[in-house]
Amino acid sequence: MTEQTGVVAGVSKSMLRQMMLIFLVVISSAVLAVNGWTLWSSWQRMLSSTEDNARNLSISLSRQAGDTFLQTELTLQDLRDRINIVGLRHQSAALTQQLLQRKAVLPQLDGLFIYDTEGNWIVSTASALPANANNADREYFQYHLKHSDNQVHIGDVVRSRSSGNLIIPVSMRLNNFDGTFRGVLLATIRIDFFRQVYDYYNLGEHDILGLMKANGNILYARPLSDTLINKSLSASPLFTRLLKTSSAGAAMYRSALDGRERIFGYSRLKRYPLVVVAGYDKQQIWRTWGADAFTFAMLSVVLLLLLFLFGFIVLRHIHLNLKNQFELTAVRDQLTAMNRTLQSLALIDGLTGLANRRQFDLWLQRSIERSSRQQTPLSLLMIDVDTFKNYNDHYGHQAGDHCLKQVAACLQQHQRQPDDLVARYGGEEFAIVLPNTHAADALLLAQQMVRDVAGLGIPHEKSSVAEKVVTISIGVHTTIAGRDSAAQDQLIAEADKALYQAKNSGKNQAVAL
Ligand SMILES: Nc1nc2c(ncn2[C@@H]2O[C@H](COP(=O)(O)OP(=O)(O)OP(=O)(O)O)[C@@H](O)[C@H]2O)c(=O)[nH]1
Repeated sequence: MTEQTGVVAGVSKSMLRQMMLIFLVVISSAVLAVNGWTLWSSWQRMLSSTEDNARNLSISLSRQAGDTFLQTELTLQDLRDRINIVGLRHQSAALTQQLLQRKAVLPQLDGLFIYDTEGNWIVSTASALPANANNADREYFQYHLKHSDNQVHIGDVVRSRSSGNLIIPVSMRLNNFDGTFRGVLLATIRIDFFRQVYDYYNLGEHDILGLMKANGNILYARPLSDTLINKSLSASPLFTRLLKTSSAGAAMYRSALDGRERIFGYSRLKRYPLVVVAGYDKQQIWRTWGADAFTFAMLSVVLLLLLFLFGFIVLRHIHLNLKNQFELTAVRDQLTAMNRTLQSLALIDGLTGLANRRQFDLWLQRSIERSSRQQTPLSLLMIDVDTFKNYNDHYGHQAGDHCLKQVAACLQQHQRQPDDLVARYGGEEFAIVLPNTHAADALLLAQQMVRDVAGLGIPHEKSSVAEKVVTISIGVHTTIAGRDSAAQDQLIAEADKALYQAKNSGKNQAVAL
């Protein structure tokens, strides 16, 4: 490979590598950007759909809680109407029956109770009254004692004195006809009822469903411990901010209970001062989403790796192709150069650097054709070094070679035009083709050559000429060639004849025939 080809190959290879590198960087950046965007938007969709789920679940649970409390309220109202009609004292057996029937059809109820103005138990669904049973100390009793409204009152969670269960007291004030305090009507809702309802939902370990009072007190929260019941969450963003602007919605915030970040759906009940929340644990959402995202990211990485592998293979193939191409070009250049050398070797005489016999034959043939075609004169000079055998014998073959080179150089100097051809005809013989040259001009030129070779003054002690220097004899023949195929042989023969005559006439001269 030539140096230039190597440089070109190097430049092309590094350019190709750069282009491929840029291509791969652009493609992988695009893949990363698209995948990053896809992952980000899928995370946003996940958050958004979780918010929707949380909001819907909280609304659905608030309806369930509303129905539970409404059934309880209607039962209390019904009982109060009945008490207002039939009275209390003499109807305890019938009322007890009534309470038991009502309790039987409402699964949320732990019990139904009627207290007198002192807080004593008058009628209840409890199978046995506790000793010295009196509920005057309960919050709801004190509330109704002090408030004359007929509305239902929902208290904080307490442990039932009759069943021992955790219950939500739902109570109403009983009035005499004159509006004075007559006692309290109480329905207790089992916390376990909400536990069962909330357990029905298939939620994660840290997901929350909670029922709270509007002041922030917890009535029940799954899956948190019962010790958190009645704990106040009034400082939570739900009560300080969110519920002040909307009665239902969704938001992400850190739970005041356990510090975990959740997506909460919340809904305030229309009829009761209660709030229901449904919170999905953000870490769990992240893990669920992460598993899918990881698979997606791994597939993208595999895709990128395949892309790089493919790029590498393509680059390698292009490299190989380029290499082959450059090698082929180099081989072709070498062959062309070798061909040129072979061609010149085939046409040039190795000793003198003149045209060789082969070139002479081709040239003479071409010149004859042109002379025939253009009808122009063509001259041929046949030249022989005089008594060269003696020279060789006396000075040695090497000196003979040197002498031939000097004579050849001298003859070459007489080439007048590009069409003239000075050739070594063979041994110590030379020939000169002179296209478009008349006989007189050819003879003049031959005579000048004779003089100039002698003028070289190459010593030749054994020469037959008097000057004892190397001389030449020249036979000249001029013709306007015909189309005859023997024209070449004829021309050479005639020039040879003239040369013979020059030799016989004492050498060191030119003869034209
Ligand atoms: N040194 C050398 N000698 C050569 C070369 N080619 C031919 N010769 C010699 O040239 C001589 C030619 O001798 P002849 O043909 O007898 O002719 P001549 O001695 O020149 O005699 P005339 O032609 O009558 O003048 C021979 O001795 C060849 O060996 C060559 O390439 N180098």
